[in-house]
Amino acid sequence: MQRDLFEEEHLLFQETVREFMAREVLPHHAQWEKDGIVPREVWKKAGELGMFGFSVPEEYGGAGITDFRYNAVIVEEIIRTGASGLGFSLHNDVMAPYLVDLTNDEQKQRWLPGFVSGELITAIAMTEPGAGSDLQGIRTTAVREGDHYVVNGQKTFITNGINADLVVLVAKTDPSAGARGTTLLVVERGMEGFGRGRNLDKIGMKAQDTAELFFENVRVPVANRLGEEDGQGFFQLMNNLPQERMSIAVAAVAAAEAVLEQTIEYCKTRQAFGRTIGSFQNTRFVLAELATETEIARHFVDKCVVALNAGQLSAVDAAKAKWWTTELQNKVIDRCLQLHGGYGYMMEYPVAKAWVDSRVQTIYGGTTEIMKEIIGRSFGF
Ligand SMILES: Cc1cc2nc3c(=O)[nH]c(=O)nc-3n(C[C@H](O)[C@H](O)[C@H](O)COP(=O)(O)OP(=O)(O)OC[C@H]3O[C@@H](n4cnc5c(N)ncnc54)[C@H](O)[C@@H]3O)c2cc1C
Repeated sequence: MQRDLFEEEHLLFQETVREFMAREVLPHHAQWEKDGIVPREVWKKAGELGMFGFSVPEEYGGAGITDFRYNAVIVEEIIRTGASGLGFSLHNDVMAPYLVDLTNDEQKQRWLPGFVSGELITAIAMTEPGAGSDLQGIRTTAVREGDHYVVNGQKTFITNGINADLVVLVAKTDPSAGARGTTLLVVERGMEGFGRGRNLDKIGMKAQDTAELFFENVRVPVANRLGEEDGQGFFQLMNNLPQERMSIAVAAVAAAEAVLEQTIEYCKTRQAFGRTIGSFQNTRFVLAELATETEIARHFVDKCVVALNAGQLSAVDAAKAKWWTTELQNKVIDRCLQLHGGYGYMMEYPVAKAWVDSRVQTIYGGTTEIMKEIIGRSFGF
């Protein structure tokens, strides 16, 4: 079926991103997987092509366009090629709203030009060793001392954790006030007491730096606080989660489509019992089911992207899109791996890499179970 989400300018941009991936990323990605990290120069090259910060106002170097379809183009082109090391979607889809919507003019001046050029790489540090789904249970504290906060605590599983220059840190400024005592602070590379732990050894997304972060008496200027210390930090986080979830859902559908396409080609050529495996009814039925479900997912996700652009995407619909598409992605890729037989278990086949890379999709950005909680609560029980 015809897809009508993108207009001509998005398709032109898609070409640019495709060329960038072919030229600057794909020839090197296997090496980056061995290194466990993507070099910073790639970020700068992407920045030169205008791949970061569409919503950043023009006076700070951005395009001044609030249109998530550009973000979707980047997410889709990256995932289709299996280049799971690029933490661009975290920077563009998750971080931009914090740095554009919650900053004052002085902060915009300091951070946004580097954000757009790719010279300042960003991360968000919510999760701690003892608190992930239950974000209200975080223990990192920020105690006000004059014009600074003194930050102590530990974060884990932080995407772009090694490369990041700016980390939006979720901390408790008033531990007795529950969700209302949460504040967002920007911690910068080089601040005394800010340390990085291990670049974590994951089962997939090997080229992406996912790290532990440590904060020991880090003195963060009050000038680095996002918004006021008015207990809104937790709600600012919640406001931005639907866009993060759409980014994950967009990736999920694109990954399922790409692997399906590859698998259909594989089934046309692989022979067993003197026939192509695509000639078995089981193969055709499995592929028919997966293609149907993926197309249904595509329609729902595109509809949610339109709603997001119009400022009308509810947290509940974002949660529906996130859990359903990511569970589907895992199912599609798992079934496609099966159709590859033993070759599907070999890392040289894209389906094998897609299988390990996709597993986390139902976990980060809020687990499937938490998404169902959000949806379930909307019934008013
Ligand atoms: C590769 C990767 C990248 C990540 N990037 C980031 C990042 O950039 N920044 C960041 O802050 N975090 C990041 N995370 C952390 C991620 O968001 C958390 O792992 C996730 O939210 C789950 O939290 P948890 O790991 O503490 O699991 P837990 O919260 O301990 O959950 C364990 C299990 O219990 C279930 N569970 C928990 N509560 C309930 C409930 N109320 N009802 C039913 N079931 C429940 C969960 O669904 C899950 O199945 C990343 C994680 C990974 C793996």
